[in-house]
Amino acid sequence: METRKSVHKLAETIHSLLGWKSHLTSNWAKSVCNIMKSVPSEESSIDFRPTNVATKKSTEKEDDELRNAISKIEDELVTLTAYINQLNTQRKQVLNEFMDLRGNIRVFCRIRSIATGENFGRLRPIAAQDSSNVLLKLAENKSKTYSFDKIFHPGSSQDEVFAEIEPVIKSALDGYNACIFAYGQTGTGKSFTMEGTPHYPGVVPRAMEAIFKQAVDSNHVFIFSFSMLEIYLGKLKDLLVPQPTKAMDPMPPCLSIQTDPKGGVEIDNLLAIRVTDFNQALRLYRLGCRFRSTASTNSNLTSSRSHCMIRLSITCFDAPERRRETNKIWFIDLGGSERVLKTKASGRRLDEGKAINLSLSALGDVIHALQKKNFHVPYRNSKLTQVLRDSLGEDSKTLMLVHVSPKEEDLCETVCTLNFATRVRSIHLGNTDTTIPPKIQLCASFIAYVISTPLTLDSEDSFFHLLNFRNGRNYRKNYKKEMHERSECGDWAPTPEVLGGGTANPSALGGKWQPKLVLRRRAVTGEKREE
Ligand SMILES: Nc1ncnc2c1ncn2[C@@H]1O[C@H](COP(=O)(O)OP(=O)(O)OP(=O)(O)O)[C@@H](O)[C@H]1O
Repeated sequence: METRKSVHKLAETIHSLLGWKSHLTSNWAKSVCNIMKSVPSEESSIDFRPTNVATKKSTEKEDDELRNAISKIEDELVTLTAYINQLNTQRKQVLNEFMDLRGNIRVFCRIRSIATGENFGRLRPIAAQDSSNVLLKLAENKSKTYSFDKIFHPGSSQDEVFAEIEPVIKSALDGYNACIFAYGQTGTGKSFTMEGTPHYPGVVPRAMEAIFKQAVDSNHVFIFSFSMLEIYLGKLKDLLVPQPTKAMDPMPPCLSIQTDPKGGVEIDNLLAIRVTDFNQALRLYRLGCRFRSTASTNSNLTSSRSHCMIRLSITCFDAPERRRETNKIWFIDLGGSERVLKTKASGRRLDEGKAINLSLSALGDVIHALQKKNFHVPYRNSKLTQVLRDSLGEDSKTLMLVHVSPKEEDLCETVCTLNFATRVRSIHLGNTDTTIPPKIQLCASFIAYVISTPLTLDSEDSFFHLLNFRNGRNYRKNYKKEMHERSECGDWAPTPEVLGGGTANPSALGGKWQPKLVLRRRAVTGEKREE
């Protein structure tokens, strides 16, 4: 009651004190008092109680009770934190077992949408049969079904694409190396999927946002560093370092790929900028995108002429349950495969196309070797595969977003892309039987190689490579013949399609038309065919 009285008198006191200021009315003083009354902490923080012995004792008792309650809550908090950590560990195990069951390399296929007003020529019916099968009509009475982990039909939104990618993001926070890349013919929407537009952000900005959000929500402290580079004409270029524009400008230091004894890859001189939140990472990403090598081609007005690679390194010291202390996630917008005959590129554009096709072909070779669990994996054949060495092997999660065009005139490239992707999808890394000693494994692979030499895909590819060296001059003729036969017999695919290379690379082009070998290849990749 005393408190209430003194608060009510306060209005008069303030008014009398400031009475000479005529504009400060009693209403003003009342409203000040009302504000003070409505702040409970203010009132409760003032101790108006008389200090006699009885109340002092009861205060001590109350304090003891409060202390007990606090320590009880603290104990409960410790138990709950331990329980959350245990649940988190279980969640990570379940997620990674689930990812392993699905395969460490997952392949999605996105069919490019047709924008309104866009001249798309004749459309070849390529249709998503269901969520994991796509049907490609090769000729009037020929069609073929390709299976993937997920199909995104032309109407699929960026949200839908990202929803399928999220488990990989979680694995990256759990300490696994991860690699998400967009593959496909030029102009099929790889950059749209990865980078997106301001209205439809792509995988990279969404993934970075999710990573930072999940890191904040977790109980751990993470350290992130951001890097961005491109592989242009077979050379690495740091996209966060300004490139010289005048002859007198200093040259940025050369980037070189180093591999440590454990197989971890590091790029010397690559700028790795520490970022603490999503906005910082996004700003760096936008900056890097501005320095990308793009040019207008017959197929795409803003064609990427390089492979663009974004790396987010993640370090966490206080989480022993993580796979490793420092891991990385790569986002890669691969340069588009292209047929030089079709794009009619020349000069620099031709060189760029060749370089892109060569490295895509090398990527195909690496994936082929991994698929076959070959002792030797030809990582060193391109800068792209050297950089990705530790993100394509065991213990890493790889996600390939394959892009195809619904255009009639792109049918050949669509078949190439789908065959390449089917081949990639048949890999399941990390299943090597580790109970077998490595020497026996090596012997076994060697014996298997010798026995199967006349029949395996390895020998078949070498055979084609040999043929190509011999038939170098004839490759265009062969290619044209293949294309003609392909349209006639729809369901046969030439070697370069399986390799994923384009016409700019004679060694990856494939040689003669070999239906038997191609059919056997199909049997290995397990594609379904429909007559
Ligand atoms: N799903 C889509 N929805 C809307 N527009 C799209 C879609 N996919 C691609 N596009 C548009 O098509 C054009 C070409 O796409 P983009 O540049 O992403 O192709 P790309 O595969 O990266 O080509 P390149 O390999 O030559 O760089 C862009 O204008 C892009 O906005």
